[in-house]
Parts: sequence; C-alpha cells; structure tokens
Amino acid sequence: MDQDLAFLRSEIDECDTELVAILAKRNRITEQVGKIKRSLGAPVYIPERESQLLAARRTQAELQGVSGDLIEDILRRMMRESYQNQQSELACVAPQLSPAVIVGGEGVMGQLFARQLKRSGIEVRILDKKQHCFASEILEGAKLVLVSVPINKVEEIIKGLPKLDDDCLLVDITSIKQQPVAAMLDAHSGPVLGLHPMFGPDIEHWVKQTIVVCHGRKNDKADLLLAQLKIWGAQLVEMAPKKHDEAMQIVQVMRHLTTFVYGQFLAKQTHSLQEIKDCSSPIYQLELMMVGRLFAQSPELYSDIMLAQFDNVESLLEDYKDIYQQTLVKLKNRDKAGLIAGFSDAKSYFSNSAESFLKQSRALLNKANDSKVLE
Ligand SMILES: O=C(O)C(=O)C[C@]1(C(=O)O)C=C[C@@H](O)C=C1
Repeated sequence: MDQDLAFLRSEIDECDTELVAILAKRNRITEQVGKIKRSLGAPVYIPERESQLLAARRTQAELQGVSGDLIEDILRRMMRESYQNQQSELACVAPQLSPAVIVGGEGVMGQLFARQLKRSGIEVRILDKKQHCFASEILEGAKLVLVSVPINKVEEIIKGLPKLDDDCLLVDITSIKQQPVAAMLDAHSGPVLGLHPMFGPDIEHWVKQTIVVCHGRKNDKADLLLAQLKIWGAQLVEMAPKKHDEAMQIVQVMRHLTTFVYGQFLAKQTHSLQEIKDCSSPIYQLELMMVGRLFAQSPELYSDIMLAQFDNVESLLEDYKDIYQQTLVKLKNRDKAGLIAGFSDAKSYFSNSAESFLKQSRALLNKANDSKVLE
C-alpha cells in the first residue's frame, strides 16, 4: 500500500514537473508576443483573444473530464503573468507627449506613471520639491504635464505652474475632480484632462484597472494620452467632474469612514486580531483584510481623501445615521419583520449583480482559503 502511494505521488511529481516546464514555455512565448505587440503598437490586453482562447480550452477540458472552471482559473492566472512580463517594454502610440513632466514625480503615484511612460519610450522629467528651483527649465518644451500631488496642495500647485506651451497637455490624477479640473482650465489655455486612477501604487500591471476620465479642454493630445492608457490595458470610464465627485462621496468617503470607524472599534476590543481571525469564516477574514488594508496605507492620504469631500457628504451622513439608528431600534424592539424588510430593500438594489457578486466572491474566498498555510 505504502509503495502504491509512493508510486502515485511520484507520478504526480512528474505531472507537476511537466506543468512547470509548460508554464515556462508559455511565459517565453508570451514575452515574444509582447515584443511583437510593442512594434505593432498593439495593446497588452486583447479581450477577444482571451475569450476565444478560454472558450476553446474550457470545451477541450470538459471533453476530457476536467472542470472548465479549473482550466479558466489556471489560464487567467497565466494571462496575468503575460500582462506582467509584457509591460517591461510597451508600445507607444503617443510620441507627441514626449517630453513629459511629472509634477510630484517623487511620490508613489507619480513614480508609477513615470515608470509606465518610460516603458513606452516617452522621455520623463521629474519635478518635485527638490527640483523646485529648476521648475522653468524642467517644464520647458514639455508636451505633457501630469500633476500628481496631495489633494490639499493640488490647486495651489496648479496655480503656481509657470506658463506652459499652448500645445502642452495638462493632466491631474487627484481623487477629486471638480476643483483640480477648474484650476487647470484657469491656469492653462491648452488641452486639459482630469484623471482619477481607481487603484493605488502597488498594482502589478495596468490591465483592466479603472481610470475615470473627466474631460477639461478636449483636443488630439488628450485623445493621445487616452489611447496610450488603453495600450497599457486600462479601462477608461468617462464622467463629468461633478458626477465623479458625487460618486466618490459614496465610494471613498462613506466607505472609508465605515472602515475607519470599524477598524478603530476593533482595536479597542479585548480580543486580539488572531483570536478574531481564528473564529472568522473566510468571508469575514477577507473583510478583515480589507479593513486592515486601510490602516496599512498612508494616513495622510486617506485623511485628505475623507476631508476633501467631507463638507459635501452631510446629507449622506444623515442618511447613514438614520439607517443605523433605525436598525438599532428594530433590534431593541426585537422587530424581526422590520429587519427582514431592511434586507429586502437592500437586496433589490443588489439584485442585478447578485449572481455575479456571488460567483466572484466565491472565487475570492476559494483563493483566500487556498493561500492559507496550516501548521
Ligand atoms: O495573444 C496575445 O496577444 C497575448 O499577449 C497572450 C495573452 C495570453 O496570455 O494568452 C495575454 C494577453 C492578451 O490579453 C491575450 C492573450
């Protein structure tokens, strides 16, 4: 029996060894594909190719009694490797944006943009506090000026920019959009574009990352930058600055506020994090990670994000407090019907996405469980 087990395990080792060799081969091929795409000016992310490839391999797998979901998981993970290994050198469809200046280019987001522009062959100059005295020289002849500075300094920094050439594209990446876009339109007579990358500096690649686009003063230069972002694989969502800021009040301010309060509440409890984690279901562990994640990031940045829009969220806060209060009352009164009614209100809001949320969260939970190492 022991020998049978040892033999079968050696067969598994052989399969896994072949798998490693195949993955290495696939990586080498996708790297070459990346080089060709660079010279053709093609994007990293080709959704049609991906869906065609996934469908073909799912069918093939199912015919051989292998789960289609398993193959899709593996292939998607491998495609993520492709995105990463293809982004060291990227196609350039906007050489007219060279040289580019990143104002605040020593900050983490500024560096992220600088790296990506350079990988696309665009000359990048950094203008941060250290280079302040040379601002005019650095900005001379710039075709793209990208402002990546803290929210509470953005207007002042835009106002303080020396006059830029009329054909220079002025862009900001602040997480609010109305004031910065207005300030840029005021300070510059050329093309203006507001961007809000919905991701932090720790992304491993740009594919499928969302960037909200707020047009300031449209022209070809702005279109060129958008085309370049698409080459990197970013998903662009166009929105008016006001609409964006209102959405952010919910997505960022209210969300962060809830997480912020909850994290501080947890810190006051007598149970250690380990104890809480040990008796949490996978979904709750994921939630804990999301809460913990906020506190692992820049307190400055998140305080600024909440403060920047706090004056505009008064009515949202009132709504939030009302619902909190009403729920407490229902609980105190043992009002089960009332609680159930609350469920059905929220459920109808989520209804269209309920299925896909369930599927996606199940996949995340499985992944979280897989990555657990038990001693
Ligand atoms: O076919 C390509 O263009 C690739 O870069 C390869 C690949 C893959 O890994 O299969 C990666 C990214 C694309 O979105 C599509 C497919």
